[in-house]
Amino acid sequence: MPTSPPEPRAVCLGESMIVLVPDQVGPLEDSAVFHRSAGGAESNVAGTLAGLGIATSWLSRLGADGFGRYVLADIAARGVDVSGVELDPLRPTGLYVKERAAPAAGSGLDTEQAGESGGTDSGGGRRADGDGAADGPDGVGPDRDGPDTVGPDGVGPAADASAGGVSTGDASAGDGADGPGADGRGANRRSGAGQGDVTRRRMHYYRSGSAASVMSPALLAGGPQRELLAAADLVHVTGITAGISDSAAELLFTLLRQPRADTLVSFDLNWRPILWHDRDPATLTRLCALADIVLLGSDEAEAVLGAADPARLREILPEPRTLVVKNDAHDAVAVDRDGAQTTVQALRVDVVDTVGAGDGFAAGYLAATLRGLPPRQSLRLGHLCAALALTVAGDHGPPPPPESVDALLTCTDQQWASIVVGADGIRTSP
Ligand SMILES: Nc1ncnc2c1ncn2[C@@H]1O[C@H](COP(=O)(O)OP(=O)(O)O)[C@@H](O)[C@H]1O
Ligand SMILES: O=C(O)C(=O)C[C@H](O)[C@H](O)COP(=O)(O)O
Repeated sequence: MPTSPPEPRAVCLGESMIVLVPDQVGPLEDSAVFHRSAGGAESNVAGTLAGLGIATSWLSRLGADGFGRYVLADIAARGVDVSGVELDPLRPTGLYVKERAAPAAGSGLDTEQAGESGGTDSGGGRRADGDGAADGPDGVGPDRDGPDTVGPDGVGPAADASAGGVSTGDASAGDGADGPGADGRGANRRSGAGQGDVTRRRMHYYRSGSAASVMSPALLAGGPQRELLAAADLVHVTGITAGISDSAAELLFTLLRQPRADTLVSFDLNWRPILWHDRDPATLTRLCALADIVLLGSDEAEAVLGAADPARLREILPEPRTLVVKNDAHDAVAVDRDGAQTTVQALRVDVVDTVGAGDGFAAGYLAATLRGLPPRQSLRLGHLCAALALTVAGDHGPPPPPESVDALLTCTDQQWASIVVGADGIRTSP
């Protein structure tokens, strides 16, 4: 009897936080009721990989507090194995708050990420607007000082893992009037179909001193973690981990330098400027060079690597097997070692919230790659999962309907271009 090949296994490693979203649009000081959820780049990827049927574990640290237990349960409920997560009795679970502002009148754009600058540790480089002191709650977590302030240039203080306090990196969605910022993302980056009325979100982060910020190479030596990593076909990490503390950066270097036979290592640049203002972003370039698959936006590539063009990026990063560059027009370009490029345009989407789109893309692309699908189909599954993440207010979307996936990955380019993804499902429109 023929045996089928073993199912691929993935491990994602990085910090996840509690997310608080006010139930109304307006400044935080007027917001009395918040809804909680769980968010974090790597666990977003883990959950979507699991939803796509890939056996996935998430490795991290959380506070042994109510928020930590909630985050753990939420990620486990998505089908992710959490046996490699450590609970810290002393340090809290990190958190971030999504402040909701009214849509920019007449912009016709998703302005959530418009006008980004340096000084953010938020998803996708949302702008730090310098009001962190006013917005942060006092005393987050046990024995916490109040949040650190974010300076007038929008660059907050160090996210210092050794500090007792939980700092806030205040990272705004911007209002479109801010213009392109230091990370080079343009104001119309998110323009696309059906995006006229997107609520803007400003992100406030309280994560330094968190349980995850003290991640170090020791995490890799733990029994469960060692076994999970040894069995993995894919290990996924991001630049956020390198920015949260020196010990977490050391963990990434240790992990990515370990000899690996068939295990793929993917690295999503996830440039969060506020985490880097007193660190050398060259660290990120060195980590990219150690990965097999590097996922990056052209704007963040420009900010960190000094180039946005896929061919030029290939010259700067000759080592990885594949670079996947997502550009401002929402195309994704996979570049192999020989410089051969495959480009796939994004789907049209009724965007609700942009946070988590990059993670959705990463999960879809990586799941397809793990299953041995060709680059064009892998990029399509990336776009599909990104589109689904864009249609929900939370940081991760529903898994794609399994019965439609094959058809979506193999349809003609013309059919692909006619697909629209909304909260009500996937439809075609001429
Ligand atoms: N406006 C949009 N319309 C359609 N797809 C989009 C749009 N914005 C983002 N996407 C999808 O999300 C993917 C990731 O976008 P990216 O800007 O890299 O996200 P992030 O900033 O969250 O990392 C894109 O490759 C695309 O598939
Ligand atoms: O900023 C962080 O540290 C987080 O992990 C919070 C968010 O869940 C991700 O940032 C979403 O990332 P994108 O998919 O790039 O929008």
